[in-house]
Amino acid sequence: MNTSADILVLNTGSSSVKFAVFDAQLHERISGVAEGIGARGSLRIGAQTEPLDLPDHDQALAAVLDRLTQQGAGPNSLRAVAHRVVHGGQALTQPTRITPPVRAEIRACVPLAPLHNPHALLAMDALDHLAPDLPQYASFDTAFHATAPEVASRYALPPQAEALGLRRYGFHGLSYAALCRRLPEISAHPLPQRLLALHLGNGASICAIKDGQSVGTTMGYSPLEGLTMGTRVGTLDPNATLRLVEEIGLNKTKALLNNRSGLVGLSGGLSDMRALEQAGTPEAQFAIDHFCYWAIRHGHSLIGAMGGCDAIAFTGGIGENASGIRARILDGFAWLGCAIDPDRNTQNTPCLTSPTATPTAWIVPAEEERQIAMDADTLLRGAT
Ligand SMILES: Nc1ncnc2c1ncn2[C@@H]1O[C@H](COP(=O)(O)OP(=O)(O)O)[C@@H](O)[C@H]1O
Ligand SMILES: CC(=O)OP(=O)(O)O
Ligand SMILES: [Mg+2]
Repeated sequence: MNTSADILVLNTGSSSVKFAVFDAQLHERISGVAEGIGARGSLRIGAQTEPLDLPDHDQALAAVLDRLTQQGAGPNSLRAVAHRVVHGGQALTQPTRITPPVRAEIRACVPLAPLHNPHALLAMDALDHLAPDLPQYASFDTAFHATAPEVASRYALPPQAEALGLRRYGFHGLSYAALCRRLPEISAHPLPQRLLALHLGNGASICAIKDGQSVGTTMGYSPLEGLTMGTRVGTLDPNATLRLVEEIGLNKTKALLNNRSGLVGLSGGLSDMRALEQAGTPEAQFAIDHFCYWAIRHGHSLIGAMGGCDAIAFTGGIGENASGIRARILDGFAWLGCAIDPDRNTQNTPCLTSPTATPTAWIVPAEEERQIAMDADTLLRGAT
């Protein structure tokens, strides 16, 4: 009989599989990431990184499970596996055990999150095959935004389009939920009433969080809308999309907007912020300018939705590490009184301003995996 208390969390992204194993007390035992899927990638587990050919998600997941098995955390020695699912649609707004109807709903949302949901389903199938009795759970990126007001969630479309599910769902909700949990611990103060949270990674979004709840966010029907991203276009006039479909067809338009736009499109091939900062070409500089400019513009729109701003928080790979990008974005909010402390910023200290400034600014490490483990643990406790 399997008596393990470990929960494996899989955060299957567009080009990476992040993973972590938590014990019964939810201490993180193992963590790592397989990244660069689709090319010559790498697999990091703990402090060790190995270069590895990762042609697709199937092989990336197989490599992850193989290394976990070597460390005594393979599929047959777990209490449960819990997945990040980016799109849960209107039906899936709470963490849940994965049953056949839940899986069907996640599958129905594939067209809405084509870079994410298919890979999460693939991981569920693989785990089912390897360990059929292992309970599987899902937490949804869309769930945090389910409380946003109707005026923020609806597009100005007639009812028949709304009936197709064309709504603003919003994403990165697991990251925002974790941020709401962590910021009071980091700042030693209650969660600010009006918080502008910026999740800046390969995918990027901003969320207006009022009294701990999402009241608006930049991503919409799919994770394509809003900010300029690593490979995604962000907000685009729908007539421009229609023109592209006429010119190059549906499939090429999808690939163009999801995989070949944003930073990679503007810079002539670089989606990674570190690489862009090092490139020093005018195209790379323009891509960075575009990223910061639109973060500032969208951020102000969300401050409008909250009626002001008490604090700004950065999370995600860029938000946590790229001090130059943070400085440029915060400069756009200087007129509000947000005075960045340059030394604190370059040292990546949690508080980026004086702690008594208004608004304050913070770095909060993204804890999507822990959030997912906590959700699964709560469901497991309820089940026993
Ligand atoms: N030290 C750094 N300076 C600048 N950018 C960084 C740094 N570390 C990570 N990044 C950037 O963070 C982004 C990846 O963020 P991450 O949150 O891991 O993405 P995702 O989860 O969407 O794959 C990349 O653009 C990467 O270059
Ligand atoms: C929803 C989304 O864009 O996720 P990621 O940033 O992991 O690509
Ligand atoms: Mg991410």
